[in-house]
Amino acid sequence: MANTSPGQLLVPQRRALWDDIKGIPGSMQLVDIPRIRNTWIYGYIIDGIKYLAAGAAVDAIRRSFLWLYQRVKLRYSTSAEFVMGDPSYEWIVLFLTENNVWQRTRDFRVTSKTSKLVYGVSVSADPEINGVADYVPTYEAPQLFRWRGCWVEVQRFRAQVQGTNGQPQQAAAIFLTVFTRKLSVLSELVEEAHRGYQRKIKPYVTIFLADSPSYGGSFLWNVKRKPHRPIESIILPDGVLDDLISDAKRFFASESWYHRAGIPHRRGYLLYGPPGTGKSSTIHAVAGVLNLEIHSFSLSSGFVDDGFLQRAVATIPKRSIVLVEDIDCALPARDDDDESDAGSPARRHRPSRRTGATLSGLLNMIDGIGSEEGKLFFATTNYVDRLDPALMRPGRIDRRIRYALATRAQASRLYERLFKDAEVDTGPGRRGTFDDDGLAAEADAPDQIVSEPIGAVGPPSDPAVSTPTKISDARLADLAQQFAAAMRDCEFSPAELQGYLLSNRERPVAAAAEMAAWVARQREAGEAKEAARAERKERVRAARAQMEAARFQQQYGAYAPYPYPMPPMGALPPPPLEGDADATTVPPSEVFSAPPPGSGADVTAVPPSEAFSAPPPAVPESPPSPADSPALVPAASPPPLPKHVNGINGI
Ligand SMILES: Nc1ncnc2c1ncn2[C@@H]1O[C@H](COP(=O)(O)OP(=O)(O)OP(=O)(O)O)[C@@H](O)[C@H]1O
Repeated sequence: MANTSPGQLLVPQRRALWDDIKGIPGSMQLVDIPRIRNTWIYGYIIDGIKYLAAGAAVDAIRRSFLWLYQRVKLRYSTSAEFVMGDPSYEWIVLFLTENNVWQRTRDFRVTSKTSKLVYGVSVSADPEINGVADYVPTYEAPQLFRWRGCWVEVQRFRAQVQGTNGQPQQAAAIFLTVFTRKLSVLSELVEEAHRGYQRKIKPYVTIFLADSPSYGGSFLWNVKRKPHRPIESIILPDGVLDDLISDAKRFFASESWYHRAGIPHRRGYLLYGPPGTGKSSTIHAVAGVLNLEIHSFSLSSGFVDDGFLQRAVATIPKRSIVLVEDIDCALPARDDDDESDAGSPARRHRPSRRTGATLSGLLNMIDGIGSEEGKLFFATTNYVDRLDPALMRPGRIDRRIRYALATRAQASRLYERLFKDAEVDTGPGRRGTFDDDGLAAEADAPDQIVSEPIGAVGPPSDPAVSTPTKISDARLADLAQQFAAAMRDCEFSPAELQGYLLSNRERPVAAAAEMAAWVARQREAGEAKEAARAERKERVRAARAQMEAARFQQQYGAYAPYPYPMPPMGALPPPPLEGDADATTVPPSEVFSAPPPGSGADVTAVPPSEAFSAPPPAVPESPPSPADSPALVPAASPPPLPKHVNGINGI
């Protein structure tokens, strides 16, 4: 390296620039600064210094601005984050929609999935075109709008986070900044958003379903809206619903009493009974009447565990319904004839081990519900006898409501409800032949019953042939009676009856007339199912008894007192199954090689290994049929179990 002295600069020789790049020594030379003023390199150096200075200045200004902005923002703004899955996210999205904030955006993602209620961006005046797809604002573009004299900045974020099941989850959040020194503006905005949301969703019941894994510190609720269910559409014995609603109203009205008494402001209801009897429908109707949101847990989801329940319950706001459907899911499965009803509708209600939640986790969750005041806790089950007493104690469950299969009176009301606006065909030239009770006309024209096209789906094509007339009340009541008389009390669930009536929803007269045939078919199918079920159950029982006997004899010897009815000689071990070539069967002579009872030999003194020298009999892979081991089959098959335990609805 050459020594430089003041006033000199080391520069590459112009001629040897290429050599310098290649590292050829000797290509640099010392030049006096005054001399290089006129050289080509001088311009580069000066320009470089200028650019450097300009860049540094710009960066300093940017940093100062940011610094200032942060300070101003801190002092003159308040901000809040709303995370998808939290109820407040719904409020704020609707608020922004109603304030037309998204209308100003120019970046959209087009989707046909998102509900229009959420963004409500219309890009066309034609409502039909608008309905085709929804225009979801892109996430990152911030929007500025004015609200009550303040500037508000809104920005959406999209985040990918890891769910509790280890799978990545898409989550969105809205970040709101209100530029004002008054803290109250933000809370006023949130309150207004909430009020607007309540107004907007009044005709709907909002259901938050905890059927997705939570992420981070937030909780992911799946939000659904259902139109209110009219309370009169639930057909239960008189007084049941009114009593439930007035009880819930009384509960909300007595908040201060609960506080004074030091009791958590929570009320628990257990709705139990066979499937399809109206338990869930009741809760939806009550939520509509009391204007409450439902937060529902699905215990059978694989990712649900105690921690999940705790996190979920912590996010539920005041004045809501907490619903745990099929609460028996959290209890340990019974080790009885679980498989005996495979394929039956009740099977889906069987307690399973699929949930990671434990009973104690569930109890903690229920107790946690009271930590935020004003919540109704509803639990439903088809297996009330399996519930733990700890779950049922007052304070957790305050009232129990029993649901049962439909009585004839309920069936008749169900019919009337479904067909009250129906039209019946009076046929050509028969207009007006129905008198007020409508009976005479039908007696005159039985053929009309068969060919009735009912105008529920639109007017008939040929008025000369078909003359639909709105069904009279008397006629409706008569048909309803006919419909209900075809069945027994508590034979079918309202859901089953509703299914039948819906399949005939355009044929009210035929629905009543053909009910008897439908009932006969149902009974036949039910009996066949019961017989198959009883047979399956008996086969399982026989196989178990056989295995038990084999195991017992292997362990204690052939002549140990056997606690079960002994199978006759030769019945054990079971015959090899068809196709089971490897099954090792032991001849009876080898199995029973010990001395006969009464011969003086001490059975207990014989070690099991000696008493039973032959290998254990093969355990059948599938239970043998009763015909294979007649000694294990009772003389007569047990009578089929009643399909449902009949009961009287009521509290
Ligand atoms: N008592 C009833 N009155 C009117 N409709 C009913 C009644 N019970 C059941 N239904 C109808 O049957 C269907 C199923 O009812 P719902 O889901 O409320 O029954 P559930 O008892 O909750 O059944 P599950 O135990 O299987 O959850 C609904 O469409 C509902 O309209």
